[in-house]
Amino acid sequence: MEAVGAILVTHDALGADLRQVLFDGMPEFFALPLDVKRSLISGYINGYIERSPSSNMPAYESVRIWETTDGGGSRNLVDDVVWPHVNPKFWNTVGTFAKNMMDLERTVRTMILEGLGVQQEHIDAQHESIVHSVRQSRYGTLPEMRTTSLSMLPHRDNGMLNVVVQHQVEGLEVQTKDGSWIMVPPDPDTVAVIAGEMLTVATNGRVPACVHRVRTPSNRKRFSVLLSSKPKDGVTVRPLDELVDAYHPLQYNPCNFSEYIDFRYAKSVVGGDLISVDGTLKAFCGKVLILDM
Ligand SMILES: O=C(O)CCC(=O)C(=O)O
Ligand SMILES: [Fe+2]
Repeated sequence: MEAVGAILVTHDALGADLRQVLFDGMPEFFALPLDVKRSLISGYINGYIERSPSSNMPAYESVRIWETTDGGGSRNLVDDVVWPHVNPKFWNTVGTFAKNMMDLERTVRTMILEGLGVQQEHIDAQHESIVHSVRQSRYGTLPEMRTTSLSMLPHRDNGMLNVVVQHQVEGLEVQTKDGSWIMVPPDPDTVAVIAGEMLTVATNGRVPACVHRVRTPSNRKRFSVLLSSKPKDGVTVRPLDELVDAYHPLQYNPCNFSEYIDFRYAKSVVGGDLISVDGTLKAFCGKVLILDM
């Protein structure tokens, strides 16, 4: 985690049956008419990103679902109004997936912070300040992608952690310190855990936000599901006390997450989501270190 900001976790939280229902249901969701999917931008579900031919992710579409992580209150809305013929097993599966992955996310984040020497009460306080969401993505194929196979450009995630589940088709790659790329295999019992920029702030730079991208050399259609943890609206993230001392001077000023998101979006928007620019976080809340000469 401290080297590249990512780890591969072998875990049975997503059993074979759950995985099958989850990934069987996704093509059906993305096959819905565009106006239906667009309607998911408002209301209880937010965050449908449609395919945007002029962007640099022309074959990517995605939907973020919040309510599965706080009790599933709007599933009726989806079943009755938006997606009446859906296999009901699907939404239950998304709910179970969210719960299992939230537990896993919390365990991994706790282990990272404990490993760095953060006290339990500060870890508990961080849990209280976090929200989770599920993002389902579809990566289509286009003839021109045969040459690059790059379906999501290198970027850093903005939140705390992203738990990424791939299914059968490869794609996720993480960058090492020397700039080379490691392919994360889509093995059934594994999930990739990717650190985002708010974890970098909280750990005073000890955990770097992982630079990653999606590249599918086999040029097959690909689906993935992410469980994301982010600070709640209005929360200000600051380096944890235990991680600031004479050897580790303060690297970041307090960072209001919502203001940081506005800052990032204002700089660069691609297909409704931001491709992080190197240095964006430092520009927003990085501390200028004054060296004694
Ligand atoms: O689909 C994946 O494997 C990763 C997607 C990703 O990095 C993102 O949505 O931020
Ligand atoms: Fe990402």
